[in-house]
Parts: sequence; structure tokens; C-alpha cells
Amino acid sequence: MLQLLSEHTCFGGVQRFYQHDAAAIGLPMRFSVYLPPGFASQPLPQDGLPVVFYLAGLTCTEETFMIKAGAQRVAAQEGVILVAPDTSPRGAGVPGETDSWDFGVGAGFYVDAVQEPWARHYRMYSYILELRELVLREFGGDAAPCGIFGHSMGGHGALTIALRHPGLFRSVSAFAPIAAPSRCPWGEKAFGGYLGPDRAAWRAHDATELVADGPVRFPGGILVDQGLADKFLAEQLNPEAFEAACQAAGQPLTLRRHAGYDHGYYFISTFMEDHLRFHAGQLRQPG
Ligand SMILES: N[C@@H](CCC(=O)N[C@@H](CS)C(=O)NCC(=O)O)C(=O)O
Repeated sequence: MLQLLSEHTCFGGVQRFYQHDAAAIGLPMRFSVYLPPGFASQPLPQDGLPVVFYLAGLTCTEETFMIKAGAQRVAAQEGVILVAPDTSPRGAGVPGETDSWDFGVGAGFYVDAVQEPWARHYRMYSYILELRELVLREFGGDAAPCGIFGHSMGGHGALTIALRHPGLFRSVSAFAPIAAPSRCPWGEKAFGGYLGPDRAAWRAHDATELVADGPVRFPGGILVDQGLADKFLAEQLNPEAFEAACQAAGQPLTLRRHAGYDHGYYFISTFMEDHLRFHAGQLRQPG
């Protein structure tokens, strides 16, 4: 059952925060929803508005995007619903889960852990799919088209989940994604800890490997923005590996490199409008 935690009128629509019992996680989870002004007048459930999911990065919560990204104004104009989940289970009680900022709490990496002691609750991959179903049931209508985007760890999550489920998500974009997690320190730590030492199992959660391994899933293109003053760019993000894989596979990609921009929400908010219009345009097309 959905518990409404707070509600705020915003650009003529409504910003809400919810808690619910997440089956995939086995714990209560929080998420945020922005419902644009057109929401109330939609004839549910047949003709739901497009829904765009945003997956946040390391250390973030369900609040970060809604507070910092400046997305609601354009979502109101475009008539899209925005949804942002938390970035990990909270209160799982796994020993050491708060010891580091890039693994454990705030760092679920959008995978289902198979390694103990994480496997019981750290199942953010399945949770995102569960949340999509819940949101469509509650707000979207069964036929609502969905898009997904995210930042850094969440950019990795958005790309990998969309590439694995192109039938569920019709548009995908990312800000400064961890684009090849199997070959960077953040990804090696997270995948090693959650998925174990067998690197073959990592491929299914690595955007660069998924593009290389499969057919073209998004013929309408993928949009990625990357700041060139991002302190994590050289060691962690590897957009050039993703770009090369897309080129080799024939997957259309618009990778924009922006001089001067860093890794944070000043960068994200600058290009947020472009991403929302990209998703709205793709989700409005008959599909
Ligand atoms: N704690 C890290 C930074 C973590 C970080 O940059 N997190 C990004 C996502 S990977 C973020 O969005 N942080 C929240 C914010 O900027 O509000 C550090 O000290 O370098």
C-alpha cells in the first residue's frame, strides 16, 4: 500500500513523496513523483500520461533529483510524470553497509545482489521494475509509455535497465553515466561485492557490454551528456568506451561533451530541459 508522506503544489501540478512496502527489497522504500497539471484531467487507466523514471547517483535519495535538477517546469509543460526512487535499501542492517559512500547504503548500483550478506535486500534492479509496475497501476494507466534516465551510478542503471528491457522503456538518456562499470574502480567494487568475482555475470549490467552483445534496441537514439570538468571522468565514467560500442553496433548515440561542467547538479540542471524534451518527443510517437 502507498503511504503519502508529503505533497506540494509545483508549477500547477503536484510534487509528492511516498513510502511503500517493496516486495523486491523486503523493506519499506521511498520514492518521489511529480504529476503535471494535465494529470487530473486524464481519463485513467486507458490513456495515461508518459512516465519518465530518473535514477540518481551515489549518496543520493528520492529527494535529490526533485530538489536539485529543476525538472518540474518542463515536465509541467510537456505533460510527463516524473518518478525518482531512492538509491538503495535503507535499514537492511547489513554489517558495514554505511562504511563507504560508494557501496552499500546510497549505492545499490541497480543490480540484484547474489553475494551474502547483500542478497536478501540489495535488489535495486528488480525494484525498479517493480516500481514501474506500481507507478503505472497508480498513476499511469496500463498503456502509458515509459522512459528512463539517470546520473552517474543512475546513468548506468538507466542505460542497463533500458537496454535489457526495451519493451518496457521506450526512451533512454543519461548524465555522466558510469558507462563501462566492469572496467572502473566504482563498478569493480560494486559488482565484485554484489555479484561476486565471476566477471561473466557482470556483462548483463554493463551498458557498454550490453550494446556490444545485442541488437540495436533504440533506433531513435540514446542521449548522453558529459561535463569535461567532471573529476570522475578519467577514472570512472568511460563514455568513450560506450561511444565505441554504439558505433560498432550501429546503435545511434548523441554524446555531447560540455567544456567547463563538473559532475554535479549545476551541470545536470543546465541540460535537464533537453533531456525531458528528448523523452517527451520519443514517448509521444506512436509505439
Ligand atoms: N561523496 C563523493 C561525491 C558523491 C557524488 O558526487 N555523488 C553524486 C552522484 S555520483 C551526486 O549526485 N551527489 C549528490 C549531489 O550532488 O547533490 C565525494 O566526496 O567525492
